[in-house]
Amino acid sequence: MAVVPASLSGQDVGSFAYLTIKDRIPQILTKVIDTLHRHKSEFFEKHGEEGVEAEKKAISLLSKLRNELQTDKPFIPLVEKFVDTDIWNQYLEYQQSLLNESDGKSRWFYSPWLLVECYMYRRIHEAIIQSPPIDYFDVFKESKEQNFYGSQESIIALCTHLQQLIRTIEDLDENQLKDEFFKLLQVNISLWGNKCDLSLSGGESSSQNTNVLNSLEDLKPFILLNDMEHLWSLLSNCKKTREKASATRVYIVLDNSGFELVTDLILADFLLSSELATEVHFYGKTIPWFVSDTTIHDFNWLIEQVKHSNHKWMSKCGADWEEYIKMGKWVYHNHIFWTLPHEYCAMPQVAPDLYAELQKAHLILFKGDLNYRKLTGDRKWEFSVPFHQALNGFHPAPLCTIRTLKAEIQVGLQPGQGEQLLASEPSWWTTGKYGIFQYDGPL
Ligand SMILES: O=P(O)(O)OC[C@H]1O[C@](O)(CO)[C@@H](O)[C@@H]1O
Ligand SMILES: [Mn+2]
Repeated sequence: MAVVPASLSGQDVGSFAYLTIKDRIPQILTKVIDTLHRHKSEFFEKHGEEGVEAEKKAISLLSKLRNELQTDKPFIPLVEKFVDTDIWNQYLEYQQSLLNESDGKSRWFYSPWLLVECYMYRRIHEAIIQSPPIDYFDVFKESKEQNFYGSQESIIALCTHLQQLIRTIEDLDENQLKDEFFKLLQVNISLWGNKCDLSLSGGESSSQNTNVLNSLEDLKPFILLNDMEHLWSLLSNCKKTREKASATRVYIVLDNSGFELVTDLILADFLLSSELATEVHFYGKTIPWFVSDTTIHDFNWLIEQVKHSNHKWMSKCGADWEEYIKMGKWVYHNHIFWTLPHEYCAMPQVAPDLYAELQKAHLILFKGDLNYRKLTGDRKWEFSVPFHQALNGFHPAPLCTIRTLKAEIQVGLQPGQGEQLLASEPSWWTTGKYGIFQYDGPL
């Protein structure tokens, strides 16, 4: 096995990982408890006393969790039977065995940061599924919906832009089509779309209210790595060489719901309308995750909302999107692997079926910061290590990560570039100010 650097961890006092575990995660847990409190009467109306009892139970489990975190207690195994319980517990044991070799402290501040955060969201889910009849409740649903409602102006602007574009798309020459592709990619880049990560803002609203299309030029200097040209060559080549009945499949590993998901769907629509792709496959999360991540409910809910908008072009988008789903041109997939704590290089062993599915893609787009952390194992790589190397054997198909930097990890930079940024702006890689399109695959 290749030698890989150590994991980011809360052991490094003052690091972003440390601050997240110390401040942000407890804050998120408090918000979750508060959300349950606020829904008490709703639970009563729906389920009577039983609903209120369930709410109390969930709250006590979550309070216990917050206490374990704040007093840095050892991780405990999951108890409630769910599809991934055994895999989780095996992984916790494995991490414990690694730590035993060093100082034996398998706790919140000593374990890999990626594990700590994933564990917390998985335990939130456990508290909910242990509390029937409210075991269906998504504690983050409200904030995801607010993000969508708060971004209406931008959504209308994007839908209008897309519908006008589709109307003239056949008259565009190669260069114009490429420009449009780049424009929508940039809208989609985490820089704008991904500002909707509600786990960074502690669940506070971070909706988009301006026409993002107007600010693209101003934001260009903040794209540190820009492999958009490779994406264009790859897809335009597929389009040119594609036989009549054959397919070009683009997979999007989704991140946040709300405005960011709209930008993903706009891009996915453009890919079909421009014939750069013939199928788009979406991968979401099976359980509520990192506050704002997309589940199948969010995906369906959002398309329904777009379809029922009073705005002509917005509702046209919604109707088209529903049609794509009916026709099988858009396919949504669930897989439990996306909410496991494993780095993606473990996918061939842990989820070989998923890896085999991904191998069928012509291009995979990984959205957001958490996907980047899992692609690179959330490790302390040197800035100039090639992306291919940091992927550590994870090469199912050509892939591109679209992300704003919100964690102390970045590879594939020019020698000295990362160090220079660090010297002039110590928090350059955690504020979401910079973004990347980083490609790995044949050139
Ligand atoms: O929604 P994204 O872009 O995947 O971000 C997830 C966020 O959660 C974190 O993991 C920290 O809580 C950050 O790395 C990042 O800000
Ligand atoms: Mn997210």
